[in-house]
Amino acid sequence: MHAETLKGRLLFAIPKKGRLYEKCMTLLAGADIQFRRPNRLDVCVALNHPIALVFLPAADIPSFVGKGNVDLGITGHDVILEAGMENYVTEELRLGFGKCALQVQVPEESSIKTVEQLAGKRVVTSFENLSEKYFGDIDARLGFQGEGKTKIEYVGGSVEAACSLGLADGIVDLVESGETMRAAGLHAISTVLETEAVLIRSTTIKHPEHQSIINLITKRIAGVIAASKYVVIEYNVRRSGLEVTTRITPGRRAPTISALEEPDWCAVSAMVEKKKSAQVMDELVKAGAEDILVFNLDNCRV
Ligand SMILES: Nc1ncnc2c1ncn2[C@@H]1O[C@H](COP(=O)(O)OP(=O)(O)OP(=O)(O)O)[C@@H](O)[C@H]1O
Ligand SMILES: O=P(O)(O)OC[C@H]1O[C@H](OP(=O)(O)OP(=O)(O)O)[C@H](O)[C@@H]1O
Repeated sequence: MHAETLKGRLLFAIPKKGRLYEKCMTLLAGADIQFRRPNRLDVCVALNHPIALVFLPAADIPSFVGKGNVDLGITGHDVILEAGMENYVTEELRLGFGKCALQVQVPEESSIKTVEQLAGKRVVTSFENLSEKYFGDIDARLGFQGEGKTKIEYVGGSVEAACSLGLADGIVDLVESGETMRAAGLHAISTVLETEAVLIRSTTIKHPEHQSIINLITKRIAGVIAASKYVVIEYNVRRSGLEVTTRITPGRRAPTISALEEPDWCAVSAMVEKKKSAQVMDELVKAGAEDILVFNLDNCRV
């Protein structure tokens, strides 16, 4: 790709593979950022916006954005902290996926039950900096110095194998369902941090001319995220029951209430958090609502 082709375009970094990739593709489609990525190329231009997409390892995205080499990016909150880029990037939006926790883990049969007992021993991780800081604080609290300090060793992957290979007394790694951890015979003894995917931009504005497209993309992505979190509930209810049911479905601003041909009845429509929709339906039935319908949202601006 010629530098000339990228001139004037906002550069938007997307994880090139791994856990965040598929969800990012869905987000880009929802935000109507169209592109064709030629086989194996890591940079491609959007067809309908002055944007170029840059496909990078998730862990490299914080420093690319923080240093202003790309303007916008999607990556994990965890790797921003690991890269020490929290003061150089602004987290515009939490994206609601890529949720997991960075946890300290030890073999289930180990006599080590607390991080204080693990301190001073060998810890293997891909999150070297966060682990150094975490155990650095514990070492300092326990007065461990020099050779007595926790020994943190970096590995690029398959961290959970380190204990069974005899390389470590404990590990620091990401846990979502806990399946990987349990399969390796490990259990968590503490949480270093909770993380999820975030949309980030450079804190220092290098290209002021990109602000309006950054704002547009941020609003579009926020709309897609909100749409995935909400459903629309519609139902009919007697006017006498309206006060109770609108308390159950207050909507984001206010419910929409329409008259029906039957004078006693009205129709109500309101946005409801998806995870609460079954409970809301139960409560509506109890309050006398009928013909309750739930609709998924493709997209929205709220
Ligand atoms: N099990 C998980 N569940 C949810 N989110 C995760 C999980 N594992 C990682 N993540 C998030 O995704 C980010 C990228 O992790 P991932 O393991 O996909 O990276 P990768 O090393 O680039 O990909 P790969 O594992 O294919 O080499 C992490 O920094 C974290 O924010
Ligand atoms: O709690 P779980 O749901 O099992 O998820 C945790 C696993 O997911 C991540 O790795 P991933 O599978 O992305 O592969 P990687 O080891 O190649 O990074 C992470 O490093 C853990 O190993």
